Amino acid sequence: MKSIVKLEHLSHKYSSAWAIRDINMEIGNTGIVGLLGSNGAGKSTTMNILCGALNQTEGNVFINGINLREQPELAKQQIGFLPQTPPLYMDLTVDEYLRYCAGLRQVPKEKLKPAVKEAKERCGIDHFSNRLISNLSGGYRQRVGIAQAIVHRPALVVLDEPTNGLDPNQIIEVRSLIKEIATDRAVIFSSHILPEVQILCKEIKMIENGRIVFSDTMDAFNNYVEPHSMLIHLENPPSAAELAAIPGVTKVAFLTERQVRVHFNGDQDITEKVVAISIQKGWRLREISLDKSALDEIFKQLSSQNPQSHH
Ligand SMILES: Nc1ncnc2c1ncn2[C@@H]1O[C@H](COP(=O)(O)OP(=O)(O)OP(=O)(O)O)[C@@H](O)[C@H]1O
Repeated sequence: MKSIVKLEHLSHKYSSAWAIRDINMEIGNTGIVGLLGSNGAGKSTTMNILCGALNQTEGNVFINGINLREQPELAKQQIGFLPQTPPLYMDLTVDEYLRYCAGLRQVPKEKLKPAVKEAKERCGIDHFSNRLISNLSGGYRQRVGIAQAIVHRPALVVLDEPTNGLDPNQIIEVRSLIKEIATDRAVIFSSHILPEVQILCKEIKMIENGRIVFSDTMDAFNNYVEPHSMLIHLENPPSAAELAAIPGVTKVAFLTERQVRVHFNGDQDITEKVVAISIQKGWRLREISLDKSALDEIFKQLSSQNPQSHH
């Protein structure tokens, strides 16, 4: 895999406590990678270091093979960053602001105009060129934030919780914009909302207490968190032994006379089997529902295992 980002043993402490500890990861050249973690897990710290906005206590960041600490200017040319609090200047117009950002990112003068135009077009804000940023809605401000992150055509764009604080329609729009800008570059995107990462990302890195606790493809993650138990309500229930004899069932526990929790191995066709057998044997099935793991439970489960045991 050709990688745009490589983090090696990255650790950071703000004062006495470690905010992140021994983070290692590699990220490919296109597509969206999700950094998922609860509040305070260490997402912003990782992203700020990776973009050169914060100096790490230990470890190395390589952007396209360039050591960020040794050649910050060269490395930063390849990075676009939208921090959690977008650095917008409210009293500038969209054009003025994007021109200013492109200048900061060392876009040559003669290329300034086309660079700003392209970023505006890709982010759907062309018609607001002369509008003051203070007069834009939250969703459009976020588009301007994303436009400043791509104005110098970086190979990597880092977005720290870009949908935070937006209303549901704006979230959908910003998501499709993120998908669009990831077609020809790598995007790293952080969130504390699992379904958001599931919708957008091809890879997921889960961070908890400053450590990576899961790192794999989205498919592997979905497979991992698939339910392994279900709740069944039967009007005419059989014995526990009879339920336990269904192929794939690993444990049976009656909660009441008619309600039973059935644990099973990875086989996701189990519900169909239970429904079929129940009809055949006259158990009179009233209700069947898979137990979905809540995100905080998944985090707890993953963090209690060896860090970085999933690659
Ligand atoms: N400037 C700072 N000074 C001291 N401690 C900090 C500072 N910034 C963050 N921390 C601490 O470092 C840890 C990681 O914080 P970080 O902001 O990276 O997490 P996060 O996953 O981005 O969370 P959030 O979604 O709340 O921003 C937290 O315990 C936080 O309190």
